[in-house]
Amino acid sequence: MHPQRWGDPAAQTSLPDSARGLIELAFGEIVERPAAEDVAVPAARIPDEAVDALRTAVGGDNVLTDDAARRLRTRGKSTPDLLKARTGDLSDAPDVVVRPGDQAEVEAVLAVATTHRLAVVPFGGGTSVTGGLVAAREPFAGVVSLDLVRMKRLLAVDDESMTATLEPGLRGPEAEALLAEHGLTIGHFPQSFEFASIGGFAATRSSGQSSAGYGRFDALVVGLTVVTPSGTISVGSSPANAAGPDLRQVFLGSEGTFGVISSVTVRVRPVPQDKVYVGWRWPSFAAGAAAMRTLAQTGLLPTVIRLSDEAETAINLADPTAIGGADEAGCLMITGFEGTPAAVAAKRTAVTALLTELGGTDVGTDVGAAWAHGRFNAPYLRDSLLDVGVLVETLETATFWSNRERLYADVKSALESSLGDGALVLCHISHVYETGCSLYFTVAAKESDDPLAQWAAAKQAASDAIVAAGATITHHHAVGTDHKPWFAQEIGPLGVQTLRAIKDSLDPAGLLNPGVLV
Ligand SMILES: Cc1cc2nc3c(=O)[nH]c(=O)nc-3n(C[C@H](O)[C@H](O)[C@H](O)COP(=O)(O)OP(=O)(O)OC[C@H]3O[C@@H](n4cnc5c(N)ncnc54)[C@H](O)[C@@H]3O)c2cc1C
Repeated sequence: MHPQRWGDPAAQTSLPDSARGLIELAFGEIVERPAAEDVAVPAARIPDEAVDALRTAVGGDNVLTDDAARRLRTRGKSTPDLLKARTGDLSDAPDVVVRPGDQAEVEAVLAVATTHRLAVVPFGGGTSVTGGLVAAREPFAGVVSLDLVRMKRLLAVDDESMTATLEPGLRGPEAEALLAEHGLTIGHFPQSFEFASIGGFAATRSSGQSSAGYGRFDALVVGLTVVTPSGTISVGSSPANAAGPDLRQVFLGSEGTFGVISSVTVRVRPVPQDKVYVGWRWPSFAAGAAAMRTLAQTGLLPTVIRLSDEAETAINLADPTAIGGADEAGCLMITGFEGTPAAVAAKRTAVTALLTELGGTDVGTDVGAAWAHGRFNAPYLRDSLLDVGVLVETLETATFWSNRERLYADVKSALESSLGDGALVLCHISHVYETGCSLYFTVAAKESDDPLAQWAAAKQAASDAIVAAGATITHHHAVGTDHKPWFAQEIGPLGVQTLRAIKDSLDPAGLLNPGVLV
């Protein structure tokens, strides 16, 4: 991963000339904002004897203290993270990077952390967008980035029960490649799929682009092993049970604050033989959303379903009229069908009949294939836009269907008011349930002299609007440090007290991800 940008350094692109013209049209004269080349990593502050003990725990080669290693594990990949990295602010750098090779070594590292009072930040793919990798430094003797990158084994496959047990450091493509050798897939494809890890998916309760067909990641997890400072715990020994509260749910979404997830058992499916993606045009966002609700409530959800509002449709399609008449391009919906040829054909036929009856227009598989082809590319564009002084960031929420219109209007208006004239606020429905859906907003605005403060104000306004509308502060990006104040409002003082009590039991010295979640 590039230390100041998204993704593979070899895949970086500069902004095409055609896009520069559009940007000048939308935001005025282009101001180049190159990232700082020379970046100083603050001196490490950790006692030598603690580093020596970490070397004993995992081997000297797996304790990294060099600037490059520490820089690569500084924060995640939100726009504020990137803005800070671009200006050379590495004040949140960990003091040391430790790479355990198995569960026993994770246990040994936590024992050293307890003895030497070190804060420990579990590090998966480093793609957090909510400040989940920024630990409070005080009152600890040092900050350890616990990079799970060496824990990459497929531990077990049960092809009768259709489950697989994986180590946490496997990146999305690595896990899929190992499972594909058995003809299996998890079916979890978030936009960060190429870099995010199995442990990270579980720790953040991630949701992928095929969630309508395969389910959210937390819904796929049947078991977990978690190493905590108080001991190691395994949960999930049956497909379902009534044995008290479900402890899996305590660890899913715990964002490294209760323990380090050292293995994850997930439900798996056969690799789909057929994949078809189809575009649909709707006269309005409301009409498309109503159709999604009908599909969900009649049990006819495709594997992928997403709907852009009018503004996002116009921006994302080079020629919006390609999906409609010249006067009104409307809103683009993508539907995707994956499975056996027979299952794909049957579902597609039923969905086509229902969407046609509801007023949608099938605009064909080319639009759907174009979406599928570019589904992981947008984050690279964000860096190219930051290079020319355009602030781009996303946020997401979810609510019940009956509250969708209000939430959409309130968050859009909060963002527009905060960012001012000329800002673009785009939205799509990214995940759909029988009872409601998630809304995913993207903003683009000309950067002010202080883009960090500019975004902080917009994010505050949007988050306040989300809470005021009774929606959740996060549908899938998690809480981290960024969402903490609104999360506390969402679950109330007793909710916070309950989570604190669990943390005090599992991590009495508060070493794990201090400052994150609660
Ligand atoms: C461009 C982009 C697109 C994204 N798209 C999506 C999307 O479509 N859907 C979605 O859900 N999210 C998305 N995200 C957010 C992010 O990718 C997810 O939160 C992802 O699950 C994080 O995984 P990771 O391995 O990178 O975790 P990290 O960023 O390394 O860590 C995230 C949090 O989990 C903790 N953690 C990591 N591994 C473990 C472990 N083994 N045990 C305990 N705690 C652990 C960390 O300490 C941290 O608090 C996106 C992010 C970016 C930058």
